[in-house]
Order: sequence, then C-alpha cells, then structure tokens
Amino acid sequence: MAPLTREEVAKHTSDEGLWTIVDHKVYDVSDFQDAHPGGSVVLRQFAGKDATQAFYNLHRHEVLEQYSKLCVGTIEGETPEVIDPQVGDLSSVPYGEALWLTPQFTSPYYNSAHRSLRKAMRTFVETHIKPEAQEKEESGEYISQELIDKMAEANILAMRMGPGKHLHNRKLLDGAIDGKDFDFFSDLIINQELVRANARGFQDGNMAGMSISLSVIIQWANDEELKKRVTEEVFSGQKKICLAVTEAFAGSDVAGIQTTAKLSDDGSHYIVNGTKKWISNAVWSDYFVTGCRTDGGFSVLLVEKQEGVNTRTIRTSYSAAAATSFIEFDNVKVPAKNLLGKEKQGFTVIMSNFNHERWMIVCWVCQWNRTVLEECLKWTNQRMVFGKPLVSQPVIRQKLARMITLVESAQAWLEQITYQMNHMSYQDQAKHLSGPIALLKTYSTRCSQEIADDATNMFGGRGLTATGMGKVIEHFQRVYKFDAILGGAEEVMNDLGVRQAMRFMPNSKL
Ligand code: HEM
Repeated sequence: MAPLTREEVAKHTSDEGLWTIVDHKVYDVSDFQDAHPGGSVVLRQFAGKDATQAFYNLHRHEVLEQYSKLCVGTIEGETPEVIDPQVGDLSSVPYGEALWLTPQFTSPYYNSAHRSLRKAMRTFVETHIKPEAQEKEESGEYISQELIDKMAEANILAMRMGPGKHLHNRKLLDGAIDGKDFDFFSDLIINQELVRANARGFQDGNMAGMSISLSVIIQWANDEELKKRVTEEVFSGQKKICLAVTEAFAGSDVAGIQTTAKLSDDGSHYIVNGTKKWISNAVWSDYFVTGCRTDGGFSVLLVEKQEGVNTRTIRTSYSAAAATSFIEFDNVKVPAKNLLGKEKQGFTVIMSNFNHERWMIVCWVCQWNRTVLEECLKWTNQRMVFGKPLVSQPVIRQKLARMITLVESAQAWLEQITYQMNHMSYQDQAKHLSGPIALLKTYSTRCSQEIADDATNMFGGRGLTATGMGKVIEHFQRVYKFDAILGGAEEVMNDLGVRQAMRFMPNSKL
C-alpha cells in the first residue's frame, strides 16, 4: 500500500471517498457507513480527520483487525503505535499475566518446559478453541467433534487428567513438554490457558465432564480392561464421559443421594434407579460415573449409555453450550465389575476426586479474575472522561488497587498449594490439602464477586452490554457465580476447611 499524506486524506470527505485515520493508518469507510454499528453520522464527522482518540474511546482494538480490509494505507513517515497482539503472545498490560510470565520477575515454581507448554497451549486456544467458543457461547450449540478430535490429537484431553503415567508415551502439544515432566504446574497452565477463550458456558461444554470423571476411572477402576478401554476411548475423543453425583435431592450433601444400585442375587450386576441433576455434558455422554446408594452404604459405578438412561438439558443462566443435563436411570443393568473403588466406600472415591476438581476450578477462577482486571486496566487507560483518562480519577485507582491485590493473592496461594500437590501422594493430598483447596475456592470466588461488581461499575452501561468494549465484563458479572456453586458451595467449602484444620488441632489446652 502506498504511503498517504494527511493533506490527501483531508480531501476525502464525500460519500464516494470517506476516509478517516486511526493510529496512523487510513481507512476508507465509504461503503461501511450503512453497516457501521455506531451509525454513519459519526463517521462523516470524522471524514478526512484523525479519529484515533475517538475510536479507542469506543472500540476494542480487535475491531480494526476484523475490518483490516478497509485500510488503504499508512500516513507517510508515521508508524502505528498501538500494539497488535499476535497469536500466542503474552499480554503487555501490567498484571495482565501471572507474575511468573512477567519478564522482570522470576519464580521458583516454573521451568522452561512450563514456558514452552504455556506458549503452545495459548496458541492452540487462540487458534482453535476461542473462535468456536465465542460462536457457540452465543448460539448455545455444543462443541464440535472436529475440535474434540484436534484436542485429542494434541493430547490436550489426556493432559486434562493431570500428571501421571497416562502421559508418558504421548506427544503433548507437538512435543511442547515431555509427559514425564508434566506436573501440577503444567496442569495449572493447561487449565488457566483454556479460560482465555472467555466463554464460561462453553468452557464447561468443552469436556469439563471428562475432566472431573475420567480421573475416577483412572484412580479407582477395579477392572483393568475396563479402565484401559474407557480411558483410550475418551482420550481419543471417540467417547464422552461425565460425573453424575448431584441430584435434586442432594447437592453438596452427597450423603443425601437417593439413586439406588441393587446387586443381583448372583452378584453379577446392579440395577440402577434414580435421577441426577446439573450434570455437565451428560446429554452427549456415553459413560456416567454415578454415585449410588447400595445395600447399607454409598458406592460409585460406571454406567454405560443404554436403554433406560435418559437425558435432557436444563436451562441455566449461562450458555446452553455447557450441556448442563438432567438424567434418569430407569432399571439400568450395570455389570458388577463396573464398581469403582469398593462398595460402601464411594464417599472416599468422590471426596478424593473433588480435590482435583476444586483445585481446577480455582485455576479457572484466578484466570477469569485476572482477565477482568486486565480489561479494567485497558479500559480505564483508554476511556476519556472529563478530558482525562478514567484512570486519572483517584476512586478508580482505589478500585484497581483492590482488584490487583485480590488477583495476586489468590494466584500466590494457588501456586503454593500446587507446589504441595507436586510433593504429595494422591492420598496425602486428600488428607492435607482438601481443607486449604476448599478455603481457596471460596476465597477466589469471593474475589470474583468484588471484581465483577467493581468492573461493572467502571464500565457502566457497557458492563451490561453483550457486544463491544464491555463484553467480557458483561459476561463475567453474569457467570462468575457458577464457580461459587460448582464443586461445592462457598459456605460448605469454608466449613470443610475449618473442620479439616480442627482434625489436626493438638489436644492441649492453650
Ligand atoms: C475504521 C473505522 C471504524 C470501524 C471499522 C468501526 C467499527 C465499529 C464496530 C464493529 C462497532 C460495534 C462494536 C461492537 O459492539 O462490537 C462500532 C461501534 C461504534 N462506533 Fe465505530 N468504527 C469505526 C470508526 C468510528 C469512528 C471514527 C467513530 C466516531 C466517534 C465511531 C463511533 C462508533 C460508535 C459511537 C459506536 C457504538 C459504540 C457503543 O455503543 O459503545 N466509529 N464501530
């Protein structure tokens, strides 16, 4: 494109040639006038002029990327100043990245393999997941098999199970990390990068059911053939799996579950009857890791899709893309070998699995909180009020300071716990970390509440508008509550945290 002068641009003020300058680049908006969501009047007001400040007061930078075809040249001798983020790049906004990703800081927790995993995962999310997530969050459609296949091929599905032997002979994201080096910090990276698709409903629709249920098979299946078959089918994306524990009768109080599994007289199979509610991904699942009441106790069974297993979706306040479902088991026959763990010890199975689930939710929440903080920093720096950027108002700086504090403290606690996970057995994690993880889960979602509230106030009407500058804020203030409930409600988490601490209280009067 030939360089243009400002004098030349100034001549293009008619409907046949309507030019405007944004960040030293010239855009021909003649044919765009009627389609412009902000109307044609404003475009004519800036005809032939530099509209940079007005533009960034009202638009996200990505608008220019979407409409790059309107660009007809750059002003002679001038260079665009606004950074054009490239796929996989780190954010240059202060606090836009966790401390370990900020160039001037170091961290004892992460190594070069973590850094290469982070880059590969972000590139994958931005290239393959985010576009579909944004589209499906809006339409409410489910994830495509094509995307599941891509994730299976890159072994992202396998990585979502966390560290373990299941990763040892797999090529992870084209060799970004060796399976033997994959630890809980790698797991944290995968989970936090996934959140960057900025679509909370789709985020659950994107195999959240698998991430909380296949782990039960890996840890507790008694039958080796069953374990191998189901794991391979799910890792390859051919089959889907979900965790079926909560019921209309019982949420966080798992002991109140009413679904029954009656063992046949010859001990060869169970007959399962009952219902399950709020089960992510159940409508398209082939396998159901199901909590049941067996004779005299609570047990967990792997139920395979068959006649008598009926599912339907439940409408919730986030996108239907999450595939939140209701299940009915009507006289379903399940082989006895599908018992996971021991009979009557289902509580141990479910509780130990909850730990990783809740930790994973904390990873998500910490990243969501940071994303919203980054949006607020960008907006308050860009938005002009009373002739000055919004951030020049002391009250806004107070709010940002509080947000930064909340975001950084939650991430720091998360990393401290993650470090302990790297050095503890699965059993010890259940014993020593279920309390801290539960407390952190509540802390992080309480942070979300405050961040969502202040962010909405900062964005004003835009924080309530589904498109444009405030779309991430509008989404967050509508969906942040999910993580305060999923995997255990805040009060239940707090109670668990303190009860676990009291178990280790010394028997001495102080
Ligand atoms: C290259 C030039 C431009 C392009 C490609 C463009 C594109 C867009 C797009 C895509 C939107 C919708 C944003 C969304 O909801 O996602 C929008 C909104 C808007 N635009 Fe532009 N625009 C341009 C220049 C301008 C200029 C120079 C002005 C003048 C002030 C302007 C004023 C507005 C207004 C007032 C809105 C509505 C914003 C709101 O309600 O928050 N635009 N524009």
